[in-house]
Amino acid sequence: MMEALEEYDNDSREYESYLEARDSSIVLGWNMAESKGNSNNDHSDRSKELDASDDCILLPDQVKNPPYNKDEGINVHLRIKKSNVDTKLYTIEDKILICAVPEGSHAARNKREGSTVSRKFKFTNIFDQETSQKHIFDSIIKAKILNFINGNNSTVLAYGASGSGKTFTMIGTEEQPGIIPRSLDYFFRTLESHVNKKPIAKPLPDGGVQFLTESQTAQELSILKNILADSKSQAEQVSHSKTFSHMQRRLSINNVGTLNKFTPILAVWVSFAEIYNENIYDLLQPDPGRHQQRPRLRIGGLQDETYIRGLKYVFVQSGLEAYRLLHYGMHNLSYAATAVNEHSSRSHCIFSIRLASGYNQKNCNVSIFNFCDLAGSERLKKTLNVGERLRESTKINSSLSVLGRCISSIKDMQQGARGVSTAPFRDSKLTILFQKALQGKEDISMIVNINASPDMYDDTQHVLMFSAVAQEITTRVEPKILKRSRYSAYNKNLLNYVIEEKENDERNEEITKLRNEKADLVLELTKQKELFDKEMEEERNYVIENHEKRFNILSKQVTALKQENKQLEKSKVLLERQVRQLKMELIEKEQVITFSSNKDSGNEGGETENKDLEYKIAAYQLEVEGLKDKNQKLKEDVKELVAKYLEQERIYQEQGEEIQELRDTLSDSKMDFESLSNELERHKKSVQELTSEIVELSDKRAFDEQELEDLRQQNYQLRQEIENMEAVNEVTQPLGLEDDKENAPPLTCR
Ligand SMILES: Nc1ncnc2c1ncn2[C@@H]1O[C@H](COP(=O)(O)OP(=O)(O)OP(=O)(O)O)[C@@H](O)[C@H]1O
Repeated sequence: MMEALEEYDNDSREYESYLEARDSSIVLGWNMAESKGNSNNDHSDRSKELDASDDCILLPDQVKNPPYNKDEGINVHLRIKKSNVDTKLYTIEDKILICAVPEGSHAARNKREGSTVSRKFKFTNIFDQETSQKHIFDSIIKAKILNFINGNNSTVLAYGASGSGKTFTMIGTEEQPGIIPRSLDYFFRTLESHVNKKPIAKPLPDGGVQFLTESQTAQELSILKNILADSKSQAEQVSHSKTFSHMQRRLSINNVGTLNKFTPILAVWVSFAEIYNENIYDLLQPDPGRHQQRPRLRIGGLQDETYIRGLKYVFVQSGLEAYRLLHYGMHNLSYAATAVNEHSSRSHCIFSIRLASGYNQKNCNVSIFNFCDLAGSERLKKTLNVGERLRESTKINSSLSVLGRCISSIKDMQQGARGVSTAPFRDSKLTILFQKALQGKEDISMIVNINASPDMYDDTQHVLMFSAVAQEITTRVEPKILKRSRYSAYNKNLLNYVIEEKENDERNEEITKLRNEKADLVLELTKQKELFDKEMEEERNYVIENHEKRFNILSKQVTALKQENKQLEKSKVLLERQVRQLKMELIEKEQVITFSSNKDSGNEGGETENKDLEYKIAAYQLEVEGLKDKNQKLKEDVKELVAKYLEQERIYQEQGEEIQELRDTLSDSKMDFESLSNELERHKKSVQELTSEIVELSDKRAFDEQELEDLRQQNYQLRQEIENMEAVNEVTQPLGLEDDKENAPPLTCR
């Protein structure tokens, strides 16, 4: 909380502090070859190192020296979302999160009665609910920005369940900007006015740099101009400018790095890509308009680098321009409301800053900083998603599960687990793009966001388990090579005997290797299939059960309404009958009155009688008035009843429509299930194909073995024959039949 307050109180000290803020202890040089510490290095240490080098010159091969330690794990930071729910489930002890297991959660199902269970997770850092955006930026990102300026690549991933605060951490709000706007501000303030105002040098996907001609420069500038002009509305543009300059004023109190040397080339480019349903889109590409499909981009690869083919890199010369591009791209992002977040991002989005820096074409380096806001991992049951949302969730979960499997395989390989030789990077676009970083060859950090609310407990556990594996990966460790099987060792001995067997051995070795690989594959496929089957079955049952329940409730409501309507109909008929009767009575009474008054007028003499009649008439008139009132009231009652009846009719009709809608979603879900079953069928087929391939290989091997055996036999027989001949030779030698021809006495004839 202190941190947050600090941030707002700074407004009053805006300008005067800007120059003072430059922290002289953060001195950056271009020569990072000697830099050893990790990304969280103490700044004063770095300053000492750099002071020692007299001439700080940028050399592309030197700047590519990563700033992290050899055996350091991936940095996994935990951030707990701020919330009003007071939960005692989580306790923080330094860098360890202790989770109690609540009753009713998944985890509690297996615990013994009366026992208390807790789980512990270790992180690089834990940021509690009160942690400010500033603190997150200062602790995790600041040093990375400096390393980025020094030519090193960095990737920051935000991971977590839906609604756990990933986008808040990455982008934030106008009042509480997240790490991307803060990085833009910090980065441009560090580079000061030295950043190029014209796009002289443009990064290429392979890590090289293209020097632009005058016309290309003009073209690049017009791309930026067009995008900014295309921004949604003038008012919005003004609002972004205001927000950014407001943020800049507020942040100007904070320290920035000082460069002791600026190179003439300092060109900054940004890109913004989205992976939605396993398709890649360019968020800086103007909207193609309604009913038009956005162009899908493919992944390309050059040597060790993977990149998105055709992704726009847009030249920027200020933090504000980059910030406006960020908002432009966010407009094109795929959002939707789910049961757990009403503004949930349905895709992984990657905002990247590229810096081309150096002196000339030969001496120029490109560094990239990727900010990746991953789509929320979500349990399908909780989101109650159906149709399109369900399809999205399945894709999101599947790419996150590939990420999880890659991380787990890398960890296993690094720890020398048996039978793990590869990671399934190629199974999702996300993991292909970040393969190099995930293998620990580049700096990568993860900010894991969790929601401490008890009803998110199971999702949170899922996320924590994932991060626990990621935490174990060490950077810069090469994967182990698989040991040879015993079978191939046996073959190696045979090589000494028969020369022809060499080829067979190699083939056998190849077969064994293939067989092992196939066996692994089949095992993996079977495991995946079982998992997939189980999950699908569970989801299907849940969706169907849920819909059936809802269906039954609605049907009961409809039946009750129908009955009520029948009752109302009956009452209506009854009331109408009463009204009719009353009308009849009224007519009768009126007739009596008319008759009486006629009689009165014909009998003027009888005064007493008249008086009686007058009383009677008055009484009748009163009665008639009463009846009229009653009649009026009944009419109103009937009107009310009819209105009620019509209302019930309307509700009934609405219920009917809802039931129809539910039937439609049910059939949608069935279709989804069918398509998943088809996919499963395809998997089964590929397993069958693999099995028959294995059978074929085994047959071939049996055939080869037979051939080998024949050769051995032949060899044996040949040896036997040679030995026999040698034996014959030995027997014949003393007689001087062959070798002693020269010394033998001449043959004489008798
Ligand atoms: N630390 C925080 N302090 C205040 N509000 C927060 C915090 N973290 C998240 N929120 C708020 O919670 C809501 C959900 O957060 P956010 O959209 O960032 O989640 P998300 O993880 O990106 O979700 P999804 O994966 O569904 O897109 C937002 O309204 C956000 O402003």
